[in-house]
Amino acid sequence: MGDRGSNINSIHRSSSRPQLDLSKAEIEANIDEDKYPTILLPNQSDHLSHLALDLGGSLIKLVYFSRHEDQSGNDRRMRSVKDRMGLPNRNRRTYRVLGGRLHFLMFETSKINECLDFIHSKKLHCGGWESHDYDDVADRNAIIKATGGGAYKFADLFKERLGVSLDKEDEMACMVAGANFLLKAIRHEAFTHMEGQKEFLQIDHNDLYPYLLVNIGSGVSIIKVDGDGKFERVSGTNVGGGTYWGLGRLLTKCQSFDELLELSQKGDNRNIDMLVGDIYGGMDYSKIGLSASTIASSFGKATSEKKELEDYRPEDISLSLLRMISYNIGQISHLNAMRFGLKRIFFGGFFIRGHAYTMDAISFAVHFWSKGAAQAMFLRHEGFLGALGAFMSYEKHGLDDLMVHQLVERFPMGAPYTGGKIHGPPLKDLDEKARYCMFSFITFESVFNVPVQISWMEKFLQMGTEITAPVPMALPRTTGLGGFEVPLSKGSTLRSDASALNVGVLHLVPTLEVFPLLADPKMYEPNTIDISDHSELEYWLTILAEHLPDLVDKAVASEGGTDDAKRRGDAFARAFSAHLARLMEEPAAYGKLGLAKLLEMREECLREFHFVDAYISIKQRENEASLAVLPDLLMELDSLDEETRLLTLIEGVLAANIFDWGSRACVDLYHKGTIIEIYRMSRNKMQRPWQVDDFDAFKERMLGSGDKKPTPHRRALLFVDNSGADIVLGMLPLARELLRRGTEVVLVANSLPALNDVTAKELPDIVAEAAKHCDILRRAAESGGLLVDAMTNTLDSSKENLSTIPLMVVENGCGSPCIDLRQVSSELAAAANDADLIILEGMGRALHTNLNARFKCDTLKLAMVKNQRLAEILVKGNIYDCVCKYEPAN
Ligand SMILES: CC(C)(COP(=O)(O)O)[C@@H](O)C(=O)NCCC(=O)O
Ligand SMILES: [Mn+2]
Repeated sequence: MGDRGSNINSIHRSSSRPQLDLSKAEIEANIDEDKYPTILLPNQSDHLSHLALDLGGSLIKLVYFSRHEDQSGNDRRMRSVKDRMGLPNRNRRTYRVLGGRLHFLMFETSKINECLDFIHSKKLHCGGWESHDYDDVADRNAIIKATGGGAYKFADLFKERLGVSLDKEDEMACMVAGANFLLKAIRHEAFTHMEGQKEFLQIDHNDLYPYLLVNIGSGVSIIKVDGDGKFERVSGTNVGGGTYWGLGRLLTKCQSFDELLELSQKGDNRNIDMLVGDIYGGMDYSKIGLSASTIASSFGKATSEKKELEDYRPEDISLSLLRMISYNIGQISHLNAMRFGLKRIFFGGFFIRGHAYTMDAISFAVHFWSKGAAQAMFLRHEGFLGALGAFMSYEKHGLDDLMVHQLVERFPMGAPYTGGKIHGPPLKDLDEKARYCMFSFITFESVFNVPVQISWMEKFLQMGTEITAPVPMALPRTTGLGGFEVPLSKGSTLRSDASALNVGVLHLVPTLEVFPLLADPKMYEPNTIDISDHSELEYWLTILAEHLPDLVDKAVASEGGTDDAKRRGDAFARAFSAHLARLMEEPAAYGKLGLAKLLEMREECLREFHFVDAYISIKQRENEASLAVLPDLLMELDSLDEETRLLTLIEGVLAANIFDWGSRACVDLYHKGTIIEIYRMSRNKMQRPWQVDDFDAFKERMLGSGDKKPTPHRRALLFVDNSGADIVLGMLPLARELLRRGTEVVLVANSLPALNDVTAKELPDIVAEAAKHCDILRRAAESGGLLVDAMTNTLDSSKENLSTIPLMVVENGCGSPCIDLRQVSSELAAAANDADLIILEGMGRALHTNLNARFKCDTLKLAMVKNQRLAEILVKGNIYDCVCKYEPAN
């Protein structure tokens, strides 16, 4: 840690808050860190965080930056790989590593003291220092950027309570800066909302301006935005959110804006609005295109009936008001868009606050008046435009330069249950839970009474009897709910946590890059299955819910089954099932939802409950069993001719992909059958033709046809999947074959654990073990820098015959069973530059994601489909069918 005292001094001298000093900034490529950001700011002091506020009439919006912790590790083998890739190692430097997160929070203005307490507790007013010896009085000159009327109104209060001055920023300029940043930096920030359906849009950054920004606060501002800092308030209306709330309060006696909005959901405006049909005797006025249900006059019925206010339902009044105001705003906005020839209208401001009816009403009006030519668009972070803009007004924050692929939004997955701590209900039957029931496996001997010649596979099966044991019985369990719980965040009161506001924490990860070998990054969609369809979503949410008890058992066991682990396991299960329930109700709660994101959320949630690697022991056991039989397999392979060998290798990859602890069917298999049966079934399934079978084309590219010998690939990227048989008996032998043919091999593995996937950190040890038995692997691993400790007792003695074809390992930048190739590690991006063959393996990487992805080079996608529904949808086949999809470079 740096010298805290000197930082305080520097702040004293600067007479302002500390700012990010980006001078001499360099991107750090650090494989030892987790996926978190890594910009080196050599000139930046250690402790820094920015806070900016939008102090509105009813809500205080707060955006603050927190620094990532420095997690430099020390893996010599990975370093030398980076050297080979031409990536500098900076671990030895003494610079601090800076990365960060942007947090979004809201408080009710009436509860400003809660906001001040929060800022104080996090020490955001003095740079986020959580030091015990920090002297509160020390930073009397600190300044916080603020916008909104409260920047004036509460200036004295901030000075008094926190000793800081509020630096007032123009509200409109902030709003525009916030909107520009969001639209450029966040994928799927904008969405349309029609008849309850959200549709996320990707706005082309190069085609963003000009646009119309309509901010609906108490009043309405209509702003034409032409670029960064280039805008003009072209119109507005005094009929806005304040009108709705003011009139609504008088007419309905509601106590809050949210109560009024809530009320509107149960309303029927026909009781109070005069419709076209009321005037035309129930008929449409079709000549001018007005249907009978069109509102001819808001509140019009109230003029002709002998009713008093009490005779109208408050619900109807609220809805009628809401429609009146929303339609009016929609219409005026549309007219202004027409006036300037603008095609896009974005709506924001506190009036909207994600309220479906409001958005539908505005969308309807824009659609109606533009005859479908224009669409109203909304922003996920619409409540934070001003606060973000104020944040942007700090000099040298560096955010302007961030690109879409460098921002990762994460939702605090423990939020519904944590609030800082894990609150789980008391666990019952702890002892019972700990008592794992062993399943009896049929042993090798009982199947092969008279073992004649033991093949590598039989040996593996024998070793493997221990792979799946101990497996807990399906009953009894105390953790894992296996169903949907009603999320706690539901309710009619104003939610003050960011996750309930449908915005997560923005992680700034400057090292992430778009995978350079994507044929068309703009058209790339990682998810194969579209889960926006309700029944599809329900299916996958149910799958995840049902998998939960087993996952919790594994997670708890991975931490030694301690009481603490059990409590965390229980809390995790509750939190995650609450998220599933929320998604069931509100699929867009966390932005655009895809299967890849869903599977990643589960891993994130586990990590939040401090389960570092739930399948660690299973992975280790499977690795050991597989490594023990690897030499025999290699020998068997070496005895085959080239063509049979290639086929056997591909079969091996596909068959071993069955050891997947994320598939319900596979886990059930491990419970019900013996590993012998499982593996045998898997090998038997290898009869060609596979459901998708491009093997012949791949073989031709590899081996040629007739006398034509093709040039070997220069470098192959092997996106590996699971530990155990999958990597050791499937992908490593395939890698070895490529090496043998003169192709450099880069094993691309996860940065963080996910299910039983092998990680980049684990791979060098596995390769080193495998290399003990194999010359080709050893030389390649040595050449790739994977073997740092000289291996003395290896098989090879012919030093003069050293190969220089390297085998390397790089991390992919993710911690999920799937891979979104728009956000990969810089190491992977660097390795990709010389690659001319990609092999994507496993269901997550080659089916759920990337099945339809096109690449600039030859690509082989290999996976076993371990889900019946997916098999039917994707390959018109059945569970355990295989995919071998080869796509040559164009
Ligand atoms: C999580 C997985 C993508 C992992 O598969 P892998 O990539 O290891 O082949 C897969 O197990 C899966 O889609 N499971 C959920 C579906 C099911 O349980 O049927
Ligand atoms: Mn996997």
